[in-house]
Amino acid sequence: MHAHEAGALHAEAGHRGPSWLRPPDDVNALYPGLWAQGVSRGDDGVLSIAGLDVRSLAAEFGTPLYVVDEDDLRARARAYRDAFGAVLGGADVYYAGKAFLSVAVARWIAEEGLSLDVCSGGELAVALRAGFPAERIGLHGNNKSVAELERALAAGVGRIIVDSFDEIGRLSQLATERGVTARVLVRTKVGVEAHTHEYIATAHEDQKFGFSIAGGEAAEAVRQVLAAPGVELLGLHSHIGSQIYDTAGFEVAARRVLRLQAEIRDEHGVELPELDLGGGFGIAYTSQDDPEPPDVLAPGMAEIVAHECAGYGLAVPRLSVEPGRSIAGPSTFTLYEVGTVKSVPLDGGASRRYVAVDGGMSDNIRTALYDADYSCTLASRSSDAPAVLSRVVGKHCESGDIVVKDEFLPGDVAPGDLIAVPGTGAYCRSMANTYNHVPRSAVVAVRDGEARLIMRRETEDDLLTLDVGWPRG
Ligand SMILES: Cc1ncc(COP(=O)(O)O)c(C=O)c1O
Ligand SMILES: N[C@@H](CCCC[NH3+])C(=O)O
Repeated sequence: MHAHEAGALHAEAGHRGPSWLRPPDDVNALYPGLWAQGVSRGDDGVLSIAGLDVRSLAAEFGTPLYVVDEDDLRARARAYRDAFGAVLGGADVYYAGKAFLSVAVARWIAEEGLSLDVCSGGELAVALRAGFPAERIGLHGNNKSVAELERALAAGVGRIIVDSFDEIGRLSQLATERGVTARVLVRTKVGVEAHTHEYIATAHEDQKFGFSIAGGEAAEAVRQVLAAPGVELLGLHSHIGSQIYDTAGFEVAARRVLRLQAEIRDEHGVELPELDLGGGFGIAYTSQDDPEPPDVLAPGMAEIVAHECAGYGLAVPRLSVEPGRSIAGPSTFTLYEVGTVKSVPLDGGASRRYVAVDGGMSDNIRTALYDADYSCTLASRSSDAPAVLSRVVGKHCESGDIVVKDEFLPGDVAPGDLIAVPGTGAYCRSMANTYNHVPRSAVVAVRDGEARLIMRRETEDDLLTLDVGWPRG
């Protein structure tokens, strides 16, 4: 595990890494905040999940393999539902399916009593295939197609979060043609610089999502929705970004959105009944991360909302939030097999150990895309060998194909060993790709000593089916 200590000097001669990275006391120990509840290392040194040995999982399902602890994911979903359900007379939790959605996951989320946020026709199709109650689905997207809007209206989704003037007109027309009323939220842009990677921040002015509050577009969108036939305005929406630890951003967002809510009341004489403050709650990827649990987040957000509403003399709207990563992320680890190990000489006599595994940026693009940090452990055995600073890389034809930038692994890690990377339940399978024609990995759900395949491994035949060849003559 990582043992990052601010200010501590890198202790091992001959290896290079950030100065705060020092060898752990026990390279086999599992840092508890990073792993799903059912994961442990047995007396034989082997990692197991809900009673199943990772070697048997690898033998049965192959690697790379996403291994979901079903009880863990369900427990996180329930924790959000209960914590938010207990504030402001009952706030709603929409699981953000973009983090990871499959028919099985949609069923778990429905069974645990949450609602669902989808952001494309494809995600909506998975939800409907799972039999997810349409009235508990919210549809997002900055460029929803006519087909997507039609499908949402036909299914009777509970809310559509409108994101552009074009969409307001389009939706109004489609709903009117069908003789239905679309219930909408207006996605606002609150002008917050959230403390996260630029590519996953969504509330600063210069990005594509939402209507600016400061620029007056949000107020204009509300005017248009209130005036348009076939649409009913439920409330305002704000999502400031993803992987955020600092609750200050949510506070600023709530203040700005509720100020707009008060202005809407003053201008139109309506008090909007709902308010969605989005998702974005951060999770731990390394031992340095210290996220807030939902039973701290929920009362904190409720207090801000109640305080602002009191200040404006507004009735408290029904609050909703949209966590994705913080429900799915920690429930899953990815299991890889080591294929090659290389020691690469660096300047000044130092070296870096490259441990190459059988996946990479096709199953987890977050390191390459956001410079994300991950950690990992040797999973198929424990080891007494001294810890060596290592870089876990994939098999793709790209030098940025890094899975874990810096981690201490036992010095005897060798081909055939299994490595597990925790925190890969969100934005890994859902962002998987087939670069280099590497088929996408399977997802297996483990519960009570039983493993069930919930998404099968893609095959080369699957990939070749899409290739229609070169028709002659
Ligand atoms: C509108 C919206 N809601 C919810 C989420 C989920 O975010 P997270 O997975 O960080 O909780 C996202 C993704 O960033 C989003 O764009
Ligand atoms: N895909 C991003 C977060 C989601 C952004 C969606 N608005 C990540 O992996 O962190």
